[in-house]
Amino acid sequence: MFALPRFLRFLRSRGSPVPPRYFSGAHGTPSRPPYTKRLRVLVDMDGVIADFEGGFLKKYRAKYPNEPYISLENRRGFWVSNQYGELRRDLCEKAISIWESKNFFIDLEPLPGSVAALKEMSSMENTDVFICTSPIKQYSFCPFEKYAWIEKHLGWEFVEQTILTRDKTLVSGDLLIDDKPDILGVEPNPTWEHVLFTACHNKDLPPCPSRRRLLSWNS
Ligand SMILES: Cc1cn([C@H]2C[C@H](O)[C@@H](COP(=O)(O)O)O2)c(=O)[nH]c1=O
Ligand SMILES: [Mg+2]
Repeated sequence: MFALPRFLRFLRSRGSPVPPRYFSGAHGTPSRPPYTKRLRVLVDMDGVIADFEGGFLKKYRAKYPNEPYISLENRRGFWVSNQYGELRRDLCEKAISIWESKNFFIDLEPLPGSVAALKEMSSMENTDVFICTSPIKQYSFCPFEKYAWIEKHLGWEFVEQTILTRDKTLVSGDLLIDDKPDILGVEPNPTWEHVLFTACHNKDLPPCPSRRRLLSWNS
């Protein structure tokens, strides 16, 4: 595990320029001499910069005050819907109804330190930061609200840096910071290295020597 100051040093070390080489333009002329290798960091949204779990629990308890719930301390496994379904079968649908509702995604709070960390990373030399997030399939509100959240908390410049995809393996990058332990898709060998962001649902997973963990944006 490593925390933000060490993580930013790690980014800097990965982002150091490689020996200059020339980049060929449309007519065979160098278009960006000298070309420098840039570090591309993909940052997940739910559970990494936006507090999906906290926002879910607050709205679930407000909508279903008499139903059982799972505290953040007792959350296990990536899928909230699965754990609620195991608690009682009909609670799976009730959980899903929360994030399918209008204003769920726009109302999420930023996770502590996330906004400052993204701005700091994107101001670093030779570093490009993209938000890489999966919208839900019920698309009435989620995609719009994700863009609106990014503009509200990070500014219009970050909207340009946003990738909405249901398959992150198809996106190329050097690092993907994501709270989901298994990121699978049609590409068996994604270009990025997955850095697991610690969340309530993955905090008890045993350490995996081949995978780095980021503890939080603040510590
Ligand atoms: C926990 C949980 C999440 N989802 C949805 C909500 C988000 O749109 C994505 C997660 O996106 P990320 O880019 O991987 O953070 O999944 C869901 O449908 N069911 C769940 O239980
Ligand atoms: Mg996530």
